[in-house]
Order: sequence, then structure tokens, then C-alpha cells
Amino acid sequence: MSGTWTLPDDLEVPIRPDFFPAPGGDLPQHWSKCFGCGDDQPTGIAMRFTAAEGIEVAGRLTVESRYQGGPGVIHGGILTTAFDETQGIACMVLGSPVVTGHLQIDFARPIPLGSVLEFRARIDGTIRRKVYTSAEARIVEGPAASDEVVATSRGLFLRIKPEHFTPMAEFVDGVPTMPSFGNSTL
Ligand SMILES: CC(C)(COP(=O)(O)OP(=O)(O)OC[C@H]1O[C@@H](n2cnc3c(N)ncnc32)[C@H](O)[C@@H]1OP(=O)(O)O)[C@@H](O)C(=O)NCCC(=O)NCCS
Ligand SMILES: CCCCCCCC(=O)O
Repeated sequence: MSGTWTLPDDLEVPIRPDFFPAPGGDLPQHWSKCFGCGDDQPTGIAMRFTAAEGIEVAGRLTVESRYQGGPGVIHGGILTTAFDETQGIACMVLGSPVVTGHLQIDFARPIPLGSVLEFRARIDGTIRRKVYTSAEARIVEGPAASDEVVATSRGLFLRIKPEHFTPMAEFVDGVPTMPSFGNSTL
């Protein structure tokens, strides 16, 4: 990582909760209309996620031609979206909702169209409502596949009360689902 990102000293690191699936187990979409993970969002990137070791999560994205930015490579905003989604899903270990407050990406290598990216993310620690997360991506399938990290991300998420979205209710199109996950309170 080449960006600036300083973790506070007094972070608490969550432990894997009982409600979290075993490594390899599927994690739910957090919202069916979500651009990042929703299965009721045909124009989205429909990422799927699994629990990994400890409090880590894994997600995959196939870089379709429509995700193109500079010729032949993924658009930086799509890559940012995938990190945002993956790090948000990593916050599911807390069992309470979060929103993204701050996200910073390091684009280390060009990522060709057709690549399959694997993202790994985890919570580095929490303090009050702040949730510090990190993630990295590797190309796991395609001509450019290797163990090398091609991009990294650091993100601050904020735990919110469910009422956070109440003022937005009139803007929700259709009847999306929001699977429950865990039951901890803020
Ligand atoms: C993120 C959001 C909920 C924070 O607002 P809030 O609940 O009023 O939070 P506060 O301002 O009380 O801040 C809480 C803490 O987070 C910190 N914080 C909030 N936003 C931050 C940011 N963007 N960068 C760094 N720190 C931030 C505050 O400094 C404070 O830290 P402290 O506990 O050390 O004092 C609000 O800004 C928001 O709704 N933003 C839009 C979120 C969004 O839509 N994201 C994309 C879709 S998920
Ligand atoms: C489990 C909550 C996941 C929240 C991801 C939010 C991504 C975004 O909308 O920017």
C-alpha cells in the first residue's frame, strides 16, 4: 500500500461470532437491489461472498467487458465498488449494519478484461462506531493470473442504527429483501 492510512492504537479486534458460516460457507447479499451484491439488480456486478479463515471474507468478480475503463483494463470505479462491497460484507461479523464513511484504493497493477479477481477483506479493528477494514485483490484466473496483489484498499465503515435508512424509504424501488444476519445491536 502506498497511500496514507493510520490505525488508532486502541482498536478492538472482533472474534469470529457463532452465527458466522464456517470457512467456505456462503454469505448473504446484504440487499437484493444492491449494485454490488444484489440478485435483483440486473445492471449490477452481482458479487458473491464466502466466509474465509478467522474473520476474513472472500469475494470474486469476473471483469466483464462492460466494466472497462482504460482500454482493455478494469475501470477504477468498478474496482473501488468491488472493494467497497467486500469490505462492507466483512463487517457482517459485527452482526449490525454499517455504511461506508471513507475508502482509499491503491491501484498497483493493470487488471485486464476477462480476469477473475479474488478479494479478501477483514476488520482490522473497531472503536466506538468506527470499523477499520482492509482488503486486497489478486487475479486468480486469466492470462495475468498470479499470486501478486494487484490492488489494495483501506476503508472506514460506521455502524449505524437500522433507522438510518428510514428517510430513504420513498426512494426504494420495488420490494427488495434484506436478509437478517446476526442479531447484535448498536
Ligand atoms: C458515515 C455517516 C453515517 C457518519 O455520520 P454520523 O453517524 O453522524 O457519524 P459522526 O459524525 O458522529 O462520526 C462518528 C465517528 O466517525 C468518524 N467519521 C465519520 N465520517 C468519517 C469519515 N468520512 N472519515 C473519517 N472519520 C469519519 C467521526 O470523526 C467520529 O469519530 P469519533 O468516534 O472518533 O469521534 C454519515 O456521514 C453518512 O451517512 N454518510 C453517508 C454514508 C453512505 O451513504 N455511504 C455510502 C453507501 S453505504
Ligand atoms: C453488510 C453491509 C454492507 C454494506 C456495503 C455498502 C456498500 C455501499 O453501499 O457503498
